[in-house]
Amino acid sequence: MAMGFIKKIFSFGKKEEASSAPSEEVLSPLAEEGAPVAAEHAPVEPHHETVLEKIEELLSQPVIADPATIELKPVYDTPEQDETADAEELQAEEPPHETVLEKVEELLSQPVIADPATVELTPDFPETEPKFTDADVVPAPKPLKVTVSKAVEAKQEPVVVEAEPEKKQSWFERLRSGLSRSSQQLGDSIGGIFTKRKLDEDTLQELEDVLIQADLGLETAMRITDSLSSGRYGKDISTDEVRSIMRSEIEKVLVPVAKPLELDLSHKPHVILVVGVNGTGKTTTIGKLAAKLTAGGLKVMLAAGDTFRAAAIEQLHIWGERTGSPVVSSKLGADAAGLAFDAWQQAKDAGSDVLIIDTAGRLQNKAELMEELAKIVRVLGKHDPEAPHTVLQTLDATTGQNALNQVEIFKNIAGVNGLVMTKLDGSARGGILVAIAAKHKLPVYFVGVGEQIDDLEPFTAQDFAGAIAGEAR
Ligand SMILES: Nc1nc2c(ncn2[C@@H]2O[C@H](COP(=O)(O)OP(=O)(O)OP(=O)(O)O)[C@@H](O)[C@H]2O)c(=O)[nH]1
Repeated sequence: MAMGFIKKIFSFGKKEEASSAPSEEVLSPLAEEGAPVAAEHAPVEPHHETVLEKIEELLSQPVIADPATIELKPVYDTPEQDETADAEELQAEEPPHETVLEKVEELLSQPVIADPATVELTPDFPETEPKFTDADVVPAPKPLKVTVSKAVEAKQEPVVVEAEPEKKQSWFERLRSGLSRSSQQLGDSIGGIFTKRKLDEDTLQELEDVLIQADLGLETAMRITDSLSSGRYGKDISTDEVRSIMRSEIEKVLVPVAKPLELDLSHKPHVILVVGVNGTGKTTTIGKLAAKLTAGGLKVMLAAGDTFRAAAIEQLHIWGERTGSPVVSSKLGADAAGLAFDAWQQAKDAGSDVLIIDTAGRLQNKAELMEELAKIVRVLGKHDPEAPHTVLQTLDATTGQNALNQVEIFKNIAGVNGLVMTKLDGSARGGILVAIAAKHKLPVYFVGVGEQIDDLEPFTAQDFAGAIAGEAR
């Protein structure tokens, strides 16, 4: 390969004609001082020593390894390349190539570094100077900046980055953080009202408006303003005082509805029917509840009464597996009331303590769908006149005023007798639960504070009131 490269640079085509060595005079074109004048005008001819020196010098620098990338014009064109060249001139210009060849071969047998940009081939013959254009120059790659930590550098060991295990918040922290937006807004508004102002008609009216906007409802808002004004009218009042009274009045409304879920196990199975608007968390709540009941030693059966959605049936099966509860289901589009009827029998036969029936989500204003719910209740009554014993409605805490209406209608049609407020860990608007409690006085059994199996907590009035009022625990 080295030979090929050399041959490309130097023409050896006329080897046999190069027998006579050039005269001493002619071989001194790169004349030393005092060289004969004739030599200055001699044909431009390299002395082989000089050529060797030059080549040595050039090759001592990083040189181009790939001749294809460099245009290296032969100093002496081969006859094929220039058939019209004058033979004599060629002969005169030809170096004593054997010596040169040996030397160059030796030099080129050493490893070389390719970088055309760093090599300047400027032989003594101006016409052989390679002409690089910008396009010929391959830009050097930009240095890659690698930052390596000192510890890694020193030890040369792979670094294993382990994610810190997520510290799970307590359910109250999630509740408080879910309600924080509401409580923050409430706190800001209260602060705005009472800064440097005495308690009078105007401030009380403003406070009432703020409380109503926070979904607490007129009744609770008036309780709070009445309580605040008694004994403090015309006086300065701090926002902390307002907060404290607010928390206390909200708690009073919630205490009567904060009840534990009681199961009457003289009914076997005790039937829990779960209803609510689409996506409010029915299936998830069923899974969480089943987990609690089975953990308490009860035998639970689940029924996939949401026959509209394959995914809902699948989802319930997953919860069944997780909680070790058998699941009764039928094909998609089957009659939900028929399924509930069959499920009761299966639960009875299996000796289940509790049968929890899922239903399809439905908007309270869809009369036909609401009628289907009434039918489920009726057919269950054929097995046990008191079934379903518990009708749980799930309410999404991110819903505002509409939740009041949802409870109203589901209560009337399906006989809802207990509530679960879900998604209190999100950006909840928990104030509505206070309004619902004040109006419907239905027990609130649980709150959902996440999507995991243990993210269902018994509802406690103190915690909820404190979280709405923005109190730290
Ligand atoms: N963050 C949070 N998400 C919840 C909670 N409860 C349920 N979800 C999520 O809400 C979504 C809907 O829950 P589902 O249980 O499917 O609701 P559903 O009422 O059965 O839905 P439909 O059958 O469509 O009516 C799911 O992504 C649940 O994981 C909760 O307490 N907190």
